[in-house]
Amino acid sequence: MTGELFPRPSRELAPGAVLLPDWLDLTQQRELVAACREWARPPAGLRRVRLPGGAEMSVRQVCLGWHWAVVPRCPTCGVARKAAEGCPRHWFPYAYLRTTADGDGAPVKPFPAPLGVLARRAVAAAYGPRVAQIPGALDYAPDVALVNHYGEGARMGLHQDLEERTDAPVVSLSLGDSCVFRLGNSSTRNRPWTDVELRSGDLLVFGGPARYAYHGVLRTLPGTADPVLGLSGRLNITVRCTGLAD
Ligand SMILES: O=C(O)CCC(=O)C(=O)O
Ligand SMILES: [Fe+2]
Repeated sequence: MTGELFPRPSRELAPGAVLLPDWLDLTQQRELVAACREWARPPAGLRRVRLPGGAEMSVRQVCLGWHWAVVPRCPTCGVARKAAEGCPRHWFPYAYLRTTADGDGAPVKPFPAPLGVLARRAVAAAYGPRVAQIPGALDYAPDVALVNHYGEGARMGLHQDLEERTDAPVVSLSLGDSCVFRLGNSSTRNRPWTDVELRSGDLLVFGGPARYAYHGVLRTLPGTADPVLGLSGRLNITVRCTGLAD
């Protein structure tokens, strides 16, 4: 945001969860918004996700590299339960797939190499000299990105990012309208939590002890985006490592 009297300082919201405000300059933000526009196009473009309970998520999402989807049964073993003994790669009710099974069925778009480079820089910037102490941070090699668009009124309930098979950090980049983001703890949906405003260009990395912290978006703040971005609403890109080989 322009017109800030004092730059917002970097903050560690909880051990392992580092917020670097204004990490992306306006040019980088514009480039990422333009890229998101391309990624959002069909085939395998932006879609609305229907949750296991039947409700639709208020965000619209496009995936790169791997497709995150709600599945009616485990695509590996066919069992529709949270756990299935003997299944080498059990997924339920969420899975990483190579096709947009809950969309138009097209192959997922490839993970863009420049986004991987940016995310590696993000992890290094967030952790600095202690990067080697954060699991999966030193050789950060992401292979999936989830791009979420928040229109007016959209939010994201508190959840943990659990579908990945590694403890490597999650890199989150925010674009467009600001939002109120809640970072909680790893064991319950209750306090302690920290509510923080995420603005366009902000970087949040959560790894180490914060990797499995509950988090969510309470609300967006419509009209707060810099008009030069030409974006209505908010975009969030999370970059992750699935830990999957194929
Ligand atoms: O929009 C955000 O800031 C968070 C998104 C998120 O938690 C997710 O995609 O899993
Ligand atoms: Fe998440």
